[in-house]
Amino acid sequence: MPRPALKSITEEERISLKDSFKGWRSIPRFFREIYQAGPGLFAGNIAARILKAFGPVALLWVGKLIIDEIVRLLQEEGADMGTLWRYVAMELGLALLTDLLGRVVNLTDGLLGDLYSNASSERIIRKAQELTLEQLEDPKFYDKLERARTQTSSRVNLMSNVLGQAEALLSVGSLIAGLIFFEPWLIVLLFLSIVPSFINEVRYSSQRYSLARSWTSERRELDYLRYIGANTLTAKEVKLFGLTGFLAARFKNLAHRYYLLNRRIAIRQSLFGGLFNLLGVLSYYGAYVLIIYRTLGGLLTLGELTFLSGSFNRLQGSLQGLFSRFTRISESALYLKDYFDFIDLHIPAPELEPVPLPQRITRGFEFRDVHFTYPGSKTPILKGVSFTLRAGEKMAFVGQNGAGKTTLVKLILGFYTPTSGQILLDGMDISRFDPQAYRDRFGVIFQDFFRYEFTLRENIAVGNIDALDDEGRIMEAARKSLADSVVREVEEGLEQQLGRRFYQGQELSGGQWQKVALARAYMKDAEVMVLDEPTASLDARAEYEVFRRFIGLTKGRTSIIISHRFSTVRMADRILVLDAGRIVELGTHEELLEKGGLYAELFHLQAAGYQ
Ligand SMILES: Nc1ncnc2c1ncn2[C@@H]1O[C@H](COP(=O)(O)OP(=O)(O)OP(=O)(O)O)[C@@H](O)[C@H]1O
Repeated sequence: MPRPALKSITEEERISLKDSFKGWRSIPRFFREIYQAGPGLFAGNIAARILKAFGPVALLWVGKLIIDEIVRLLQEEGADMGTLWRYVAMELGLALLTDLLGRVVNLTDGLLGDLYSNASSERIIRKAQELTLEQLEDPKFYDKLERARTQTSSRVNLMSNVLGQAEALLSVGSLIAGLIFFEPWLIVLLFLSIVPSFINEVRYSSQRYSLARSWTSERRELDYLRYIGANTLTAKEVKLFGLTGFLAARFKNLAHRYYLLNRRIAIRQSLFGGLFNLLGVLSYYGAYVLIIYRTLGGLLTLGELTFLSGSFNRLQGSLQGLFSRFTRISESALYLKDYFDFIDLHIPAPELEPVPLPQRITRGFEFRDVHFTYPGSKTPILKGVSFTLRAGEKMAFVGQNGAGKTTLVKLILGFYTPTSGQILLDGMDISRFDPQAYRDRFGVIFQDFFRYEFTLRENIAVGNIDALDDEGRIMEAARKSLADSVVREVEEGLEQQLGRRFYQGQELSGGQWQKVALARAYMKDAEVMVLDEPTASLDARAEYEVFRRFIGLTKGRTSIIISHRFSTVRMADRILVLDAGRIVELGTHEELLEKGGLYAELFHLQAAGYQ
């Protein structure tokens, strides 16, 4: 699909100057979170910063005392030098203390940053888990998640910036007090030199944020291209199909367009920034001349001259730092708002109190005229599905690719709610049960199960993570799914790291992975078993064995099998044949063959293939 020539920030996405201050509202909550991450470190950091803030003015003041004392000594021959050395010792002490405090601040900043970044990343993982699949698949939610996730390091910088800002404010306050005491006019000059460049900074930083925000999904695409372009999982296909050029060009195109937009803002910011800075330099020299005149007129001592020019110079630097930090904070605080927006995302709570699940399933599941369209899509996938899956029954779902078999399973598991119609368990709408308690009753393996690059033990235990240390149960599940052979085949047994991403990891074959994933379904003593194409990668003997065991092990348990292999399907008590979202046949293998409909046709087609 051709892209628009150059996507700039739309009016709706543009963040105004006023908006850019909005992020500041999140700062108090941010600090509560940091405090919770490390109360002791936080208190230590604040205390060190408060002390350190008075360092510059104290040093300048002692400098003034030293110079005035030297002048006095030069004028009064033979005077006692004790005071001078006391001042020098004081300055040395102050310099050492300031250095020490600086180190304490850096150390506690770093440690607090680590703790906070860990805590906020964990919060994001937990929140993402609370979201429904519908929300996670919605690109808008996904963008929010992305912004919250990718800005972790910026939040850590924000922390030290805000703390540094508070310190700088104190420091600036103390320097200003000194200036006001001797020469109030200097303050006016000072602000004149700083304010224009401050406004410039705020303006451009909010523009940069707007741009980054309006490009969230493009940046997601860039990340994705980076991922498939350099990844062991995709390397085979990328090499085989010679995709490198295609991927690199696509990446370059998109990245370059972002670069151009960003460059435009950066150049303007730098141009205007330079101009306003010039104002600052001129005003410094204006102030310098003023102080020199006052000193020559005998209104100020030499010590006061160095104190004032030193204070002015320092203040200018500090104020500039204060203002530019202010814009940096405003910018990061807007990202912070994204993070809190994500953490506060509304998770639709059930309207009614959940009802308790039945102790044991007695009647089974019933679909009543279920229609379903995926959120954000217009194509109906299920079109009036009605059937009953009796308690203890083994049912197979059969149908061509895209017929809606997996969708049926996702609805039974409550991942999505039907667009219309009802799904009942023992006569109660499944939406009335607590979702987690309800799903705990299921042992499921999906066709697109995930290959966790964890140890073999963990890969099986994810089916019931509370039993991670229960070796007996894990091995039992492995035996049931034939994964015990995999445990024997790998060097480290259950402790073998799987996949190639981590050190000493071992990759498994497709069939081995499938056996491991299948073991997850056996980790619980689940009342309902759902196997969605659990044998697609298995060899014929393994497949036969998996099913023979499955049938034996699930005697009396309700189960659903999705498979394209009729040798498997025929073992089910009843077979549901789905065609383009409608049930076209439902019955036993023999009944359906006799009927001579779609099932019989597909069965004979496959049987012919084996002859
Ligand atoms: N998350 C989703 N969002 C939108 N559409 C989806 C989603 N998942 C599946 N679909 C669409 O729903 C239809 C049915 O998919 P489903 O996975 O249920 O088919 P299936 O019968 O299990 O197919 P297969 O035999 O290929 O596994 C397909 O057309 C698919 O494109």
